[in-house]
Amino acid sequence: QSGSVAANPEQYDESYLCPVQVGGQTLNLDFDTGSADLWVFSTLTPASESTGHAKYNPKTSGKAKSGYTWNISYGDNSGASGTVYADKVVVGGVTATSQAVEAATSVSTQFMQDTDNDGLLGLAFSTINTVQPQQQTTFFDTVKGTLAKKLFTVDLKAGTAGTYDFGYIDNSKYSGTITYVPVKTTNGFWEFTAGAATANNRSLGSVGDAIADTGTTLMYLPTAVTSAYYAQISGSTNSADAGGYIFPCDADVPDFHIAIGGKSFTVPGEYINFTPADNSGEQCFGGIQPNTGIGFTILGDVFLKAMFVVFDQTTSAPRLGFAAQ
Ligand SMILES: CC1CCN(C(=N)N)CC1
Ligand SMILES: CC1CCN(C(=N)N)CC1
Repeated sequence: QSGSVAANPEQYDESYLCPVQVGGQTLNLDFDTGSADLWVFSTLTPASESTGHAKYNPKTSGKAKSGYTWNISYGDNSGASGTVYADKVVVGGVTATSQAVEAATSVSTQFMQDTDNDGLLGLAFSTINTVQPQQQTTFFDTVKGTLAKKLFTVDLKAGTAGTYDFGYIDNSKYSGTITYVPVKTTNGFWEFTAGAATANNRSLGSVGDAIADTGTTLMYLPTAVTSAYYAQISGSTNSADAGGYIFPCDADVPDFHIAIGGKSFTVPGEYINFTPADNSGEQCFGGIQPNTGIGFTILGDVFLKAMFVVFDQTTSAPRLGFAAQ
């Protein structure tokens, strides 16, 4: 089987939500290649935490996995926890007849407040799934044996709907050729080695160990690369108050170039002029921020919306394919 689902941007492209049928109910889920749990708001989530969200009702067709629990926390200190059911999940026409559906019994305020978001669909490696006493597979791992090709592609866009495709590569969605690089799976992420970064024809240094992460909004780069980038923008500062690098909204924000697999890819400067940093609209928050404390680079949505990316498990060695949109 194969299929395609729309990836609809939230305000400022902060995250992208995809309609998914869970036990016959449609929920809008944040597809996240940086985690491996499929969890949903549910009828088990306290009303005080789930107002405004679509909820999964396991009573319809869910089979309880007795004694199974899950508990996840994300980089931004958001998180959720709950119990586990087996149920039918359909993404863009691709059907998992029995997928572990993690029903939330508790969610953090960040999730409570984002009423467009009804949960997450993890697309990292199942080795980091949080279900106990027995780890469960991601939707992709559940269905991959039934897909025409064991791969999915990500085509996020700036300010408009993109797509996640499962089982095939749509050659109309990218320009030029796809450059493949090997993936390191030991941390459970789609992790690879990126190369040199430049802006305004100046070297910014090497990016190095990086993950392709649809669940993270911005790009978190090595501190040396980040400071060398903002040295090109007059008036930019690293503001503790704002929580990162900001600059005048009318600044000339240079394109960011990164080498992957020996090919150069460009993130337009306009994607890096990310959002107003304050109500005055005078200072803007940068789409490139330092990866301090993370341990590797995160290439999130600001990067991905300039790219077409193939998450490929067609061979025993997973790989990532990158092409310009
Ligand atoms: C390393 C971190 C990257 C951001 N995360 C995520 N997309 N789920 C959490 C893990
Ligand atoms: C990877 C996840 C990080 C936490 N999220 C959030 N706060 N809205 C969702 C995505």
